[in-house]
Amino acid sequence: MSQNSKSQSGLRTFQRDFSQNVARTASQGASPDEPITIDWSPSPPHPPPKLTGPQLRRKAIEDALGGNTSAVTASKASQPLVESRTFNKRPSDSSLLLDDECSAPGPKKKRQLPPSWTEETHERATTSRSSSSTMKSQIRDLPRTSPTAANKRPAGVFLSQEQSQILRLVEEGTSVFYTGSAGTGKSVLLREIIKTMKKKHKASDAVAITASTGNISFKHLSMR
Ligand SMILES: Nc1ncnc2c1ncn2[C@@H]1O[C@H](COP(=O)(O)OP(=O)(O)OP(=O)(O)O)[C@@H](O)[C@H]1O
Repeated sequence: MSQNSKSQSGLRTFQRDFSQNVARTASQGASPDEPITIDWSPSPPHPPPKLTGPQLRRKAIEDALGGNTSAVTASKASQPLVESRTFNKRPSDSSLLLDDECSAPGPKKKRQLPPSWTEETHERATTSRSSSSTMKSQIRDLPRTSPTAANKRPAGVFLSQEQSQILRLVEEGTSVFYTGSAGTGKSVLLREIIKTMKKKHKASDAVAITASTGNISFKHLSMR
């Protein structure tokens, strides 16, 4: 029964020893009855050191080339990584630029003109530019005229073939009756007839205008 006091499942108890901070496991010879101490590091492990840009690149190259580059790396470690800039058109790190690249920019590029451009073309372009600006200034200097009575006058009447034919008949002394649809120029023709008759017969009462009402005959025909 003394053996039954031990754990039948094989589990053992252990006790942490924070004072010594020494690990002694069962595999290292600890007897099953002795308390087992476990290594308990008081602080987390240190993180790997952070590498800078060039160091990272060097490490990547070394990893890519395998372990044979240690000697080369050791010999080249002191040199800057300027060789890599030949493969890098736009270096992000200004330290990778050569001195001549960092110096002042080269001569300014001259403007490229088309091969057909000659001195004569230049003269013509300059002249046309100046003449157009002169014309603009002349237009700007023109006096701003207000509409006068002459400007307000309606454009002259040019009788159509039918209207001219009727007017000729009236001038010859023929009695005429003309009609037509609305807006075909009956009133215009009548005014032209009155004007022509008044010119032909100078006397003030030589021409009489009659209408259904005096208002129409005076206001709308003879007075215009
Ligand atoms: N020979 C012409 N030259 C220029 N404009 C014309 C001429 N004949 C007619 N018109 C124009 O046509 C329009 C109609 O003319 P007008 O008033 O004489 O027609 P109408 O036959 O008398 O019309 P309504 O029967 O409705 O009185 C007017 O604006 C007039 O100026």
